[in-house]
Amino acid sequence: MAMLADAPSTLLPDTLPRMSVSDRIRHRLIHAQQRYHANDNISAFIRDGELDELRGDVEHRLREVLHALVIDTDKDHNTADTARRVAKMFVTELFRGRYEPAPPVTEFPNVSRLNDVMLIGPITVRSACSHHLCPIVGKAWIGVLPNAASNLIGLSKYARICDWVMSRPQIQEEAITQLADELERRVSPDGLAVVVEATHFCMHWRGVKDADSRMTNSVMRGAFLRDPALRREFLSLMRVPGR
Ligand SMILES: Nc1nc2c(ncn2[C@@H]2O[C@H](COP(=O)(O)OP(=O)(O)OP(=O)(O)O)[C@@H](O)[C@H]2O)c(=O)[nH]1
Repeated sequence: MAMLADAPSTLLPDTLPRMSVSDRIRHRLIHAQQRYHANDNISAFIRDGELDELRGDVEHRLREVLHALVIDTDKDHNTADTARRVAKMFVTELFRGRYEPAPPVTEFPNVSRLNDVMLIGPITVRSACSHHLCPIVGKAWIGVLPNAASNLIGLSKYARICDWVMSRPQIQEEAITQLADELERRVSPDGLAVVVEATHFCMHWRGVKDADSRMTNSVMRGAFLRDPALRREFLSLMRVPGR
């Protein structure tokens, strides 16, 4: 984790409650020398009840953004409630992977000592790019080669973990690494492969306005990295007809 140079010296304990909730959370992060980039999960630094307060803080600041955009939110019935809606959307939907702890995942021992390749996908990917906060939409495929010591997790949990990692402002290269790290930590497989193919609305909706391009990237670890035949098996399973 990065060391933060701007860590405050000491704050009197009774100063904290008077701070805005986002300043309080930031203070805890800085004090713990914890990184808080857009795609970091900071749930361990949020106390019970503070998420609602944070939504209110974001709403308040979004009102100021709309004001700066010279939109008359007092008289315009369409935007009167936009700050509240967008704040709720950011905190509890689009970026909830920053604020909520990881989904509960039951891990089962691999009693049958399964050691065949498993492919899970396509899993729907919904994220937002860190640069413009535009949508990223695509698919992910996960390949797992378990060994006798691996943990098995329920199939739906692959999609839940993927959604948790993607529900943050991301760049695709870092998102796929975070997803692979999380799966590796939980499953401890002999090999892990993750492929993500996604379209980036910052390229369609604005900027270069290229309608069809998409980005595909992959992470290959362990046996998938060492063994070209295994890699080919995974890639051919991904291309099963009908997908
Ligand atoms: N590597 C990478 N780039 C991304 C991702 N999502 C968006 N981008 C790109 O990141 C760049 C953002 O930085 P800049 O080039 O400074 O942005 P900009 O000047 O608005 O660029 P344009 O989009 O070309 O108008 C854009 O080219 C985006 O297309 C991603 O997941 N990975």
